Amino acid sequence: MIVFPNCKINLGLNILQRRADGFHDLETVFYPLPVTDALEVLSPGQLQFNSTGIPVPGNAADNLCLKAWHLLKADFPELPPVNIHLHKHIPIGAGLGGGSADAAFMLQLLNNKFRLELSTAQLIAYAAQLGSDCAFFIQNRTAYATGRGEILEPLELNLAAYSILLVHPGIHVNTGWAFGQITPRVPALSLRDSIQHPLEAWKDLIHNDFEAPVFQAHPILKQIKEKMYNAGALYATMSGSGSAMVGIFPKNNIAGILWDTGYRVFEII
Ligand SMILES: C[C@](O)(CO)[C@H](O)COP(=O)(O)OP(=O)(O)OC[C@H]1O[C@@H](n2ccc(N)nc2=O)[C@H](O)[C@@H]1O
Ligand SMILES: Nc1ncnc2c1ncn2[C@@H]1O[C@H](COP(=O)(O)OP(=O)(O)OP(=O)(O)O)[C@@H](O)[C@H]1O
Repeated sequence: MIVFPNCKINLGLNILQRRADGFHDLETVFYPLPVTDALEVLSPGQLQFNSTGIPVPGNAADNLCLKAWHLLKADFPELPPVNIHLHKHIPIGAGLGGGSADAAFMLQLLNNKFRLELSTAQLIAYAAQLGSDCAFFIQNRTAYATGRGEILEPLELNLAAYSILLVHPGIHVNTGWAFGQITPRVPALSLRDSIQHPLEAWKDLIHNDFEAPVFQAHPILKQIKEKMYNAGALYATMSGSGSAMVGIFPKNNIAGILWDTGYRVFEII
């Protein structure tokens, strides 16, 4: 069985308060985009994991795909060992939630393949144990998120009338470090309200709290954002804790921007 975990972008990200458990309450809008990994699971087999494409940092044993299998195995002893192959295409440490998507798709794949009969709510609860971003990928539809990012309300927002540009300059931002740079604060205008304004107004209304510290550490990211606005973007932002930058342009109006050849650039037109 093969599935194609996709990435997400954050439209707005307000870090509201630090919690007793060390995490932060936040509000954000998750929007899914069709830049994908490929995840194949074969059985029967020995429990095995290998990956191709972009190298994943860390030990294979810590890969979120394996963690998803172990999480379900603890509650479903009959779950057989599987042979997992991940082809990594979504940039890593980019704020695109690629690892979280792999984990959530793995849970769903195992649920379907082995008929575990888990409900959506149960899958969301398992996903939230694997990462704050993971729960979103179970339903994988545009949502206003609160809590750690796992409390999701569906949001009617469709950007199909625009073209979206993703630029990843290859900088890996550690999410835990990024949260540590923030002084949390509740904004005067909730993202729940500001996201309802026309996209043309977002530039002045919708912010990502991670931009200030991450731009300070990596000034090139601010330049990418300015370059997007100079090229006609209606809205430009960093996604999550970075370093992927997002530009939303009038339909079919992305072409002609020149980027460093080392950057990875995705156009969703
Ligand atoms: C920045 C975002 O991508 C925005 O969508 C997410 O909040 C990050 O979600 P994620 O990568 O799934 O993060 P996790 O793997 O759960 O946590 C990584 C680290 O980020 C910090 N963290 C994460 C989420 C959160 N709401 N508060 C936090 O303080 C914690 O230090 C945690 O140890
Ligand atoms: N399948 C996986 N794909 C990518 N990273 C993984 C995976 N499994 C574990 N990881 C670990 O997670 C770290 C970052 O993952 P990910 O790509 O989801 O971060 P991100 O792009 O910053 O996303 P987020 O928005 O969730 O912070 C990597 O450094 C890696 O060590």
